[in-house]
Amino acid sequence: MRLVIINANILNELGEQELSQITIEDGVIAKVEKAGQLGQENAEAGTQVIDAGGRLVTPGFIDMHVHLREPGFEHKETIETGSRSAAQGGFTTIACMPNTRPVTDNPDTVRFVLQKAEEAGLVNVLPYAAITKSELGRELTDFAALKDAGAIGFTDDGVGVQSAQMMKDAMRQAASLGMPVIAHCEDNSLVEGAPVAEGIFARKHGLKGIPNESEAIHVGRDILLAEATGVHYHVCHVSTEQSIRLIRQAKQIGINVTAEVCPHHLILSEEDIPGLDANWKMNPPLRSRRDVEACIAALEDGTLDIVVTDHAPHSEEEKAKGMQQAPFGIVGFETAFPLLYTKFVATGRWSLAMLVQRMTAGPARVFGLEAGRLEPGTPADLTIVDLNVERTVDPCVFASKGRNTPFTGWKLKGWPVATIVKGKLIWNDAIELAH
Ligand SMILES: NC(=O)N[C@@H](CC(=O)O)C(=O)O
Ligand SMILES: [Zn+2]
Ligand SMILES: [Zn+2]
Repeated sequence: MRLVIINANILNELGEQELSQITIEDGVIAKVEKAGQLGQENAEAGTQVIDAGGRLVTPGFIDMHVHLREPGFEHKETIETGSRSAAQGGFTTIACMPNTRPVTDNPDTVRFVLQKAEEAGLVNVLPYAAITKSELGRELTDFAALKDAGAIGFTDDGVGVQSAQMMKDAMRQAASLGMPVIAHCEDNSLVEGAPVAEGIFARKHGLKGIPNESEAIHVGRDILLAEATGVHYHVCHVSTEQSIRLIRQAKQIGINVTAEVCPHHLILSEEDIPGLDANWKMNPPLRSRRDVEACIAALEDGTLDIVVTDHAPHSEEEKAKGMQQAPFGIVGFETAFPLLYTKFVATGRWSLAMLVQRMTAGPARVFGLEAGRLEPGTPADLTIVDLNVERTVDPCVFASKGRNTPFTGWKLKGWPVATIVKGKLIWNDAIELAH
């Protein structure tokens, strides 16, 4: 089976757009050639042709931090609806967190997630497994068995591992298996029921505030433990200037640490929260403008390696409980690229190549995935993006079951229009199919 994408603008080594033609055979990239006209050899019967119409074609986006909610919270999202939402956001590979019910702390649940993802037949789904049983922080899971079942790393995302000894044991074990530890960094003793960050908004509304140190204390502790154990330590959703300072220093002295940041922590500060609307409540919380600037600079200089969405769907009833009671989390797949393109690339602060790198080759390198590059011999996971079309964010058209976003009504440019996984067009919004 051959698929040819013509009139594809791809980013060359210089980061410039170059009109190209991509030939895919049996789900694998076979050729990437300059010029966009359909060659004679491809005109033969049996070749499917997609005319990208001069739109940008990138390696499929990779999101290494998402919540698919199945098993256990299917009213929030399922592996199928989450995969569809990912595809609609241009993502072709996603790594899902284990804070399901049951928690993905046993090989059967890892296999269940993989099975459901295969049945959905959409994006590549990579499951993480929990560090501790039920994410309670008391007893380590069976790392070797979880790895054998297909888990790609260990994390208790949703909560921080409170005990340093537990974290050190986890890192030792993960290191011996060549697996990464992915950490949600949060010291509970400093948080205690606060729904938003310390700052102007919390004071104005008489709410308890989450201090920056609650994150950075774990980052600092874990960097020392990573140094001692030699594990690959990856920091989840970094949101503070202090964490960044620690990660930057750790990288300088050669400790094996990597880190991610979410679009909302690059764009919104606590001062932007319009009122007591829980669609602005997420963990980590929106911090100060100073923290936002530190996150942007750190993604630019490589201290923060990659962008992830932390796609965290919740039902409308749950989010209607108000700022104090509602669960933390916002959806992210379907707005991630347009948000970052509009805010940072269209404004001239970042190159398009930088943004694409942080969402493709970057995550592939950090997690050792065979993805993220438009090279012959690699799986044909591709995203077609229309950089010119402008649309208003409308949660009603999300493929996700979650509608919980603070970006409703934002006018954004740079929308993904088609997603290809292993040579199969799994989502298409705008491309005319020729034969
Ligand atoms: N980020 C969030 O605000 N919520 C996540 C948990 C998490 O990522 O820590 C969730 O599972 O809802
Ligand atoms: Zn988390
Ligand atoms: Zn998360």
